[in-house]
Amino acid sequence: GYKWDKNSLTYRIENYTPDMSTAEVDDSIDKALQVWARVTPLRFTRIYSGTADIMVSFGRQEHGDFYPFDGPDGILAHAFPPSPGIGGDAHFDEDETFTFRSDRGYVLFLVAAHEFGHSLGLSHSDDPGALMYPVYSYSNPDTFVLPRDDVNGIQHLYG
Ligand SMILES: CC(C)C[C@H](C(=O)NO)C(=O)N[C@@H](CC(N)=O)C(=O)NCc1cccc(N)c1
Ligand SMILES: [Ca+2]
Ligand SMILES: [Zn+2]
Ligand SMILES: [Zn+2]
Repeated sequence: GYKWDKNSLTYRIENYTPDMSTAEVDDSIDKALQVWARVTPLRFTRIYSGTADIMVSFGRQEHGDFYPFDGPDGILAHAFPPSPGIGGDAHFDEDETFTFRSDRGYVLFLVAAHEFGHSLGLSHSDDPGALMYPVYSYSNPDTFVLPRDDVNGIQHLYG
């Protein structure tokens, strides 16, 4: 399907990047999901074993699906649209340097928020200010506000 047919979704962090502390990864993932929860009826619950709707993992090159990563830069991550199984899952390219709050490297919170947009059914936007614009650009995670284009997009699906 093109969207989840339930508002309560589970997620599981399967592994961690050595670039950041586990607490920083946990916080980045949680905050990235809250970006979408704040503007929809969607709610996210973390689980620590078994299969979640949104399985979050880090991998490099060939990592178990037909979309191998490509080394540093280029593709940073990808996520699958809503469906059972791999649907909703978000994979992050371990050959990137992910950061918590710095503008050196890719801010995991921002990349994850973008990927979770795909996990929820959003495609890319042609609005250069949108989170769902195809290309990453740094913004301060502490002052991040979901752009109007993304709010419109997600509320069109789950409003
Ligand atoms: C064709 C896709 C698999 C490209 C991939 C992507 O869009 N993943 O969602 C990706 O990693 N795109 C890079 C740009 C590129 N080099 O193709 C990116 O920065 N996407 C993540 C991102 C993160 C935060 C904000 C935005 N706007 C984009
Ligand atoms: Ca890459
Ligand atoms: Zn993958
Ligand atoms: Zn994308």
